[in-house]
Amino acid sequence: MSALPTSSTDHPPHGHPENITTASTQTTDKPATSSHPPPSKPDPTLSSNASQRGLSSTAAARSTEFSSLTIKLRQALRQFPDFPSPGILFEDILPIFADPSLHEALLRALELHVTHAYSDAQKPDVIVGLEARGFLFGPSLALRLGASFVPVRKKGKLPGPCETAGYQKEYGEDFFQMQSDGVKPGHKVLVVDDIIATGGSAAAAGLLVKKLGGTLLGYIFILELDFLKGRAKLDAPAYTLLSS
Ligand SMILES: O=P(O)(O)OC[C@H]1O[C@H](OP(=O)(O)OP(=O)(O)O)[C@H](O)[C@@H]1O
Ligand SMILES: Nc1ncnc2[nH]cnc12
Repeated sequence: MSALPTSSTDHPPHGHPENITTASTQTTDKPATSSHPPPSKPDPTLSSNASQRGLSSTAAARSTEFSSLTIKLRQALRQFPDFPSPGILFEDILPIFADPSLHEALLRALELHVTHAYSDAQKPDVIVGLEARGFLFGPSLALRLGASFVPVRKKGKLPGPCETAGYQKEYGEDFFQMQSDGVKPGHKVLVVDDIIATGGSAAAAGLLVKKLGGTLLGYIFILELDFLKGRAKLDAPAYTLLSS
């Protein structure tokens, strides 16, 4: 995947993270599908000099629009020291959703990224969002992309047969679940969340998608805490909209 002017990076496939454990309420596990190569098209939203590199005026306009959206979004972020526990600098994305113009900017920027980075053949069938902050924009993004939205929820919230994965995150540990019929075998899936810190949450979500037989195209985050190197836990390409 070519990079946007942020911290988008691709990864070679990795094995399952050691701190992820899974359990199933079903009797059979589907084999995990391997991760997929990054989208092949160059990203016109990246660009120090889009027109000089021979990109079309449409691509240059997309690049300009994208840069302007991300600058605006970055300015809206807030930090809270020592929340939810001492030593944690909490990154608060909620101001984006408090302002309709920022909310629109977020969805437009994500839409620009996905529609450019994934060709029609690679287009996601399903957006999987992580509870709770992945629910703030996952469904709207799915609607814009003509994709389904499927939630990953904390354990005990979803009815019916579920797959379960335990994980550790920056400030605690938990269990995620997905309904067993939430993703159909072969469906192309993008996992979205507000932030990647240690990567435990995202890795557990990716594992669930693969247990259901989904093809994990990659991950999209608004923010990334680079110093925690969470993306090393992921076995599909990860893209971050705003640098931390
Ligand atoms: O990369 P990690 O170390 O796993 O941390 C990232 C996760 O932590 C936060 O969720 P949290 O579990 O606090 O839940 P919330 O969205 O329900 O507040 C955040 O929304 C991510 O999902
Ligand atoms: N530092 C942080 N700020 C906001 N959400 C988080 N989730 C995990 N770490 C976080």
